Order: sequence, then C-alpha cells, then structure tokens
Amino acid sequence: MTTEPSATLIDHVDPQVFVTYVEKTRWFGGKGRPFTVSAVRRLGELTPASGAEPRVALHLVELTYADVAADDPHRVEHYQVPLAFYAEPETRLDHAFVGWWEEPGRGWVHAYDALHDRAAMACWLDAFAAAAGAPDGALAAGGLLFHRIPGHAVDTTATATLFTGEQSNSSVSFGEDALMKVFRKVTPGINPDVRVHDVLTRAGSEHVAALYGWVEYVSPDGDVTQLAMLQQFLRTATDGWDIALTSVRNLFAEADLHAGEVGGDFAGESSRLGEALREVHDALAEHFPTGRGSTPAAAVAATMSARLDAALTVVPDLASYADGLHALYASVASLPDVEVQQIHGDLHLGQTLRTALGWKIVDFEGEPAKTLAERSLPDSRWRDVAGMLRSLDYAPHVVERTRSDDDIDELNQRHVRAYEWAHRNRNHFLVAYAGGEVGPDERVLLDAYVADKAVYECVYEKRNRPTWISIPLEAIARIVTT
Ligand SMILES: Nc1ncnc2c1ncn2[C@@H]1O[C@H](COP(=O)(O)OP(=O)(O)O)[C@@H](O)[C@H]1O
Ligand SMILES: O=P(O)(O)O[C@H]1O[C@H](CO)[C@@H](O[C@H]2O[C@H](CO)[C@@H](O)[C@H](O)[C@H]2O)[C@H](O)[C@H]1O
Repeated sequence: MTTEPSATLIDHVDPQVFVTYVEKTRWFGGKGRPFTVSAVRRLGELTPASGAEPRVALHLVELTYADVAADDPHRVEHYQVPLAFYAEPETRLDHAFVGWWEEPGRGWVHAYDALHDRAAMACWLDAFAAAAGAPDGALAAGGLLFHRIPGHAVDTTATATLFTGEQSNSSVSFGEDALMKVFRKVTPGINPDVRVHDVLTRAGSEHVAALYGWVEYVSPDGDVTQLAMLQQFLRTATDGWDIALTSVRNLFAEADLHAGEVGGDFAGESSRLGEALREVHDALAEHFPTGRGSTPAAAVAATMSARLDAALTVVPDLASYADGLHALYASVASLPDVEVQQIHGDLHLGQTLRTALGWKIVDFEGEPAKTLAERSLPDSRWRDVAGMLRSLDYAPHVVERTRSDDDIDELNQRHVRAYEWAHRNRNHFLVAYAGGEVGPDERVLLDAYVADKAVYECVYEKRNRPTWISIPLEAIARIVTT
C-alpha cells in the first residue's frame, strides 16, 4: 500500500514565522546557531471525523545552517511541525501560536502547534484506530500511512495531554491508554525507536512499552520518513533517574551511615535493572533482523580514538588525559573480534522507568548527535552497560553538587558516601547483568566503553550544561590514573 504523493512546497507562508517558532521550542536542537528556513513542505492533512475545525497539516521545515560547510551532511536538518488551523484566533492556544496567513483557496487562518491542541490530536488517534481494521493494519489517510500492530483497541475517547518535560521530541498521552511520540527532527529511513519497539513488542518483551503503531510519509520515490509512534502508556511509571536521586538524598541525610544501611537503598533496583537490560539485549540478539555479528577490535579502538580527537577540539581540558585514554583504547585493539548486535545506543537512568510490573527501557533512538545511518548500526552490548555505569556515577555527584553550604568535614563525608553509592550500585548492576564476574577481555572492553562515554559526556556537558563538565572529567581522571 502506498500513499498518494502529497508533499507540497509551501511558499505562501513567510519562513520567518517558522524561525521564530522553532527557536522558542524545547525540542529544537540548533539553538544559538545561525540558520535560515530554506523550505517548508506539507506532507499531509488530517480532518476531524466531524468535519469541524481544526484542519491539521503536517509540515516539514527545512533548516540550513550557516556555520558548517556546504558539503557537510549536518548543514541541513528537517523538523516536523504539525499545525492546527482555525479561522478565528483560539486564545486557549496562545502559547502555541505559530502565525496567521492566507491559505490559497481557504482564506485567512490562525496556525497553532497541533500537539498542544486536544481537538487536533484526536485526528491522529482516529486514524490509528481506523488503521486497525485496514488490510495488513496499514491505512492511507490524508497523504500519510498509518500502521497498527494487532492486539490493542485504542480508546478514541481519551483526551490528549502534551508532556511538559525536557524532551528532544514531543510526547502526547491519550488518557491512561496510549502515548504518542512525535519525532521532531526527522530523516528519511526507519527510525530505530520504531524498529526496536516493533521487534520487542512482537517478541513479547516485558521491558518495553508495547508498540501500538506508527505513522509515516512515503515520498513518490518510495523514501519512507517515520513521523510518530503510538505505544502503551505506562501509567505507574517513575523515572529511574529520579528514584536514584532520591536514594542518594536519603543517604546524604544520614551521611554517617553506609549506602546499604539507609532507607531508600537503590542496590536492589540496580540489580533488577541489570537483569532487565540483559533480557532486552538477549531478545534483540534473537529477534532483530541483523542478529549477532562481530567487528574487528582494532576498528572499535580506532572509532574511540577518533571520537577522543574530535572531543579535544571542543574540550581542551581533556588534553592532559589524552595519552592515558589512547593507551586504554590501544589495549582494546589487541582483543579478539568484538560481538555486535542491535542495542539501545544512549542508555542512562533517564531512559528507564520503574513500573508496578518492573523496569521498562524507553527511547531507542540512539545518541542524538549521530546520523540515522550511524544510529542504525549494530554495536557492542558493552556500550549500553557502560552508559548505565556512567549514569550510576552521575547520580551521587549531581546531588553532591547541589549541597555546598556545609562545613568541610560534612562535604568530605558526603564525597566519600557519593563514591560508595556509585561503587555499590555499579557493582550490583554489573553482576546482575553479567550473571557473575566479567572476564578479563570483556573488562578491558567495558572500561574503554566507559571512558568513551565519559568523553562523549564532556562534549555534551560543554555544549549543554557547562557547569556539570567536572562530573565526566573527574571520571576520566580516575580512569586514566587507576
Ligand atoms: N510509554 C511511556 N509511558 C509513560 N511515560 C513514558 C513512556 N515512554 C516514555 N515516557 C516518558 O516520556 C519521557 C520522554 O520520552 P523519551 O522517549 O525519552 O522522549 P525523547 O526522545 O523526546 O527524549 C521520558 O522521560 C519518559 O519518562
Ligand atoms: O536523553 P537524551 O537522549 O537526550 O540524552 C542526552 O542527554 C542526557 C541528559 O539528559 C545525557 O545524559 C547525561 O546526563 C545524565 C543526567 O542528566 C546522566 O544520567 C547520564 O549518564 C549522562 O550521560 C546523555 O548523555 C545525552 O546523550
């Protein structure tokens, strides 16, 4: 089944309208960089079942950055901006106002970001519900293609609510029934978040929110761009990062006790997280089409070294650790081939949710700065394990930083407790993941992945939270001096 080719170049709207709007959103990743809106295309249109307002149009806004060379693949990016159109101003949506203009053949319209509008969001839900009854669970609607996985009847009466947290995409819950994640920065190709959820849902994994469906645009040339996915809403979920921070705060409240002696000890959860990740990795190795493979260890080491060299230009403070890090990566080069498979790719505590039925892992999109092609490559399981170990190191050090007004003895005491908490929880996580001790070759590989992740974090913190850069930098100092 294909969609009718409907991408239309929109030239009746002042591009500056979109510049102004995307710059003030949370999800725009190019803040502070010089860019122009080089094109706006309309991918499809949806209308409420009642035929009443609003009409919804999905726009793809093409941005061109002036701070990268013309041949750089990162020069152009595409952001999805679905709009809800009303003939008159809708003051309840003032915070989501994008602009007003004359639509050819339709007159003047007031355009709002559709994700803030429950009436507009009902159009997506209705199309997903209709797709369930379509042949192969795929329904062409308004120039888009809606896919459904059998097994769950979505509640079309549920009210849409936009999540307000820090996100690189936008998520809308439909009552307590379903969650739709609308991808903001989009690239043609299969989104790993959809692909992984699809495979794990069909495999019956207990550690992801079940996928209900997804929506995509198929160009006249057959190129697929995935725009959003609909999945199970985990109504009893609490963010793993928040639980870990609470555990550390409990410990700091009684800093003369050890981590295992205070209420709110996280070690049991760390073990359960290790088991959950192991099960997800096993399911991906068994069911993901790329299966298991291997890659020469020298290639893994070379990639790590290259990432370090690139990071040095952004974070000059890394220079004093560069020799030690290169030496660590060199020890990887002489290992046997490294096993690879589909993994998470950017795992940390903020990507884990504790529910009444155990731990779930979310957001399988991989590292945001990588291209879709890079994010879709099989990789070592140890990259995910390293991501969690780094996160279990971040948690106590983040809490430690928020409490600096005490006397020096208390500060020192908390510093010691922070290391104990990290050590205890990393150990529990790792032993549960590995089912015992980690072998010597795997230890070298894991240490290198931990260092590689900390190098990545230095760049991430420098660009996003410069006052936090000491957390990964201190970790690197410990890695190269032990
Ligand atoms: N199925 C779900 N049910 C309930 N909450 C969820 C679900 N999936 C993700 N979340 C929450 O939504 C937030 C954003 O999800 P995430 O996939 O990480 O989005 P992004 O790619 O925008 O970072 C997460 O912090 C998580 O707490
Ligand atoms: O959640 P994203 O996929 O956008 O991941 C990015 O942002 C993360 C921060 O929100 C960042 O994670 C780093 O900080 C976390 C604490 O805030 C910590 O738990 C992680 O271990 C640390 O890497 C992530 O690296 C980045 O890709």
